Amino acid sequence: MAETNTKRPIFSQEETSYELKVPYLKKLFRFLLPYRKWLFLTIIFMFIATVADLVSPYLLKKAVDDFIPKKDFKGILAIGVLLVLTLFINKECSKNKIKLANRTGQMVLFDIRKALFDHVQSLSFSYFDRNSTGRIIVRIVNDVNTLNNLFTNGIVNVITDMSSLVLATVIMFSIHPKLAAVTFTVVPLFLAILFATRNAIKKNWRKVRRKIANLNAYIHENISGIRVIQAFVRQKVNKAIFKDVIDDVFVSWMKAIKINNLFGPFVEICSMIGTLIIYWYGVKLLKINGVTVGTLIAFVSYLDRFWRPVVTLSNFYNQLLVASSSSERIFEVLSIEPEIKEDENPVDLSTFKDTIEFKNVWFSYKDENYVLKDISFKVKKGQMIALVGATGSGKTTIVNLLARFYDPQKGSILIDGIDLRKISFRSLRKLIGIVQQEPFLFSGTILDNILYGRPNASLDEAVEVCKFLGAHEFISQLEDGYYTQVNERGTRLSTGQKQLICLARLLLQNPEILILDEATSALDTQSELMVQSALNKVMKNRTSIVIAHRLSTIRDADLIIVLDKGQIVEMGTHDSLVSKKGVYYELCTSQIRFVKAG
Ligand SMILES: Nc1ncnc2c1ncn2[C@@H]1O[C@H](COP(=O)(O)OP(=O)(O)OP(=O)(O)O)[C@@H](O)[C@H]1O
Repeated sequence: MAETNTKRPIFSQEETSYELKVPYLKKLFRFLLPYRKWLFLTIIFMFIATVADLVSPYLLKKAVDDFIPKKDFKGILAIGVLLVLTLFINKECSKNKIKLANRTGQMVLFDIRKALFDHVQSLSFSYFDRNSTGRIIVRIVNDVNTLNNLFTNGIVNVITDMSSLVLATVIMFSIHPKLAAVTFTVVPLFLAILFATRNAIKKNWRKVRRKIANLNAYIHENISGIRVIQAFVRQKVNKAIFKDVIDDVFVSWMKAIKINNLFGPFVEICSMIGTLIIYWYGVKLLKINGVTVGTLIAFVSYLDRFWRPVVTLSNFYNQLLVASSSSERIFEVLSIEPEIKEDENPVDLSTFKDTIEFKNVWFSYKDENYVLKDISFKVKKGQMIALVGATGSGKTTIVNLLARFYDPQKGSILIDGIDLRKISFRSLRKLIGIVQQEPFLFSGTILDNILYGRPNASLDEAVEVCKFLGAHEFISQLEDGYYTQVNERGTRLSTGQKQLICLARLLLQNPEILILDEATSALDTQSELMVQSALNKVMKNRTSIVIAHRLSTIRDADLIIVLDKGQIVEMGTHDSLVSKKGVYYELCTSQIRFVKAG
């Protein structure tokens, strides 16, 4: 958790482990399998580039030891040509290696992101109840992005560096084992310091990532809650908090960089000591034990090719740590099974013929805290049923169960005698249409939104539906009519207008059963009248289950179900319930009192 700050509100933070988790990395690398041919080709290019790079010091040695003393110009020229050729091969192969590695890396990221998105789309509502939008977006965008470095250059570079390091060592030992052994006496010192500093480096980068996670969470919260923030005039306070949060990132970043940057010079010092040893010991051995000036020059070059990769190799460990924690979170999502599953042999229900029945239904969102207790009722085809009750009494939960967003723990819900769990998702979604309290429009044109459930329908059909609902007039008055762009929240339109577009979308799909979840409660009186009149048209000749905040709209319902703390306490028509003078009567009178007082 982040350090507590008295000024700072608590905002969602993620605990992340930064241990190297090999099983997750293994799973991650499995995404590389489809691209093994490309990877293989990349490694071939890399290998040729490395060998070409390692040949040049040897050529120099040959020139210095053999051709220059003998003034063999032909030999010198041949070496020159070979040097140019190795340089050319090295550059060309490196270029292709980078191109292929980037392509492979991007394809892998594409696959991971696609797998995540597809999986998240298939998850049940309970997953979205437990996880905030921000958290889910971070999985699909940020966690996958952090793998970018590893897949586009990390893996290939590490193979390049390892082979350069190993080959340089082998060549040095094969040219002059004694000189090589003395040169590498500095390696144990390097390893000792590497292990001593590794934990400090790791700890500091872990801190940076935690601070960045906090920053992401705070930005997300501020953008999602912008309306509340502005309503409470919190901008100034939030700006100050934000400054603290970015300060934290800045300070922790600078500290981590400072420690990290010590590593480079330290490797240089080791490399320099190695070079000094070559000169000191090599000059001593000059002309004896086969050490020549050319050998010394080649040794210095090979030593450089040994130390250069060391820095990138140590960074690779950091990359692996980050990838390991990201992959842990990615696979955690991928391993979640959707709670609502389609039956293996689902029944296709093409039409709704007779009844919807709730039979002794018990439901809890979590553990044994039942929010619906022993709910039983029947809805006949063509009827309008209303659910009423105090806030939290379980009205929305009932319609969520009917739409099969959740499954009940006990009891069953039947449509024409068939258990909801047996009905295919496709036919159920076709049969039932839902109008939510908060209308939701996708980015695109108004027409795209209307055709959302039936993309093959024509503009004429959309216009006909809109005319029927009374939405055509305002749509055609917009700058681009049906082709007007709306964004995700449809901010260019009023809530009532958005609700009408959602109704048009629903009507085009022509569901037989309608669920209206307080569809007019977010509207002002004028818009409410407009939407209510459209709703009445949509409800005609359909079976509907209505949750209404204004009881006057459900007076004509065939059955009113009154809920209290998850139980049905009364059931009947408006008149019968009013004459009973029970809970419903109380609700009606309190609303009348409220309206009069208003
Ligand atoms: N996703 C959820 N996870 C956990 N508990 C939930 C969830 N949704 C609702 N609840 C709880 O279930 C109970 C019933 O909620 P529900 O939304 O069905 O009531 P409601 O009658 O529709 O209320 P309102 O009129 O305020 O919309 C409440 O106690 C609520 O806190």
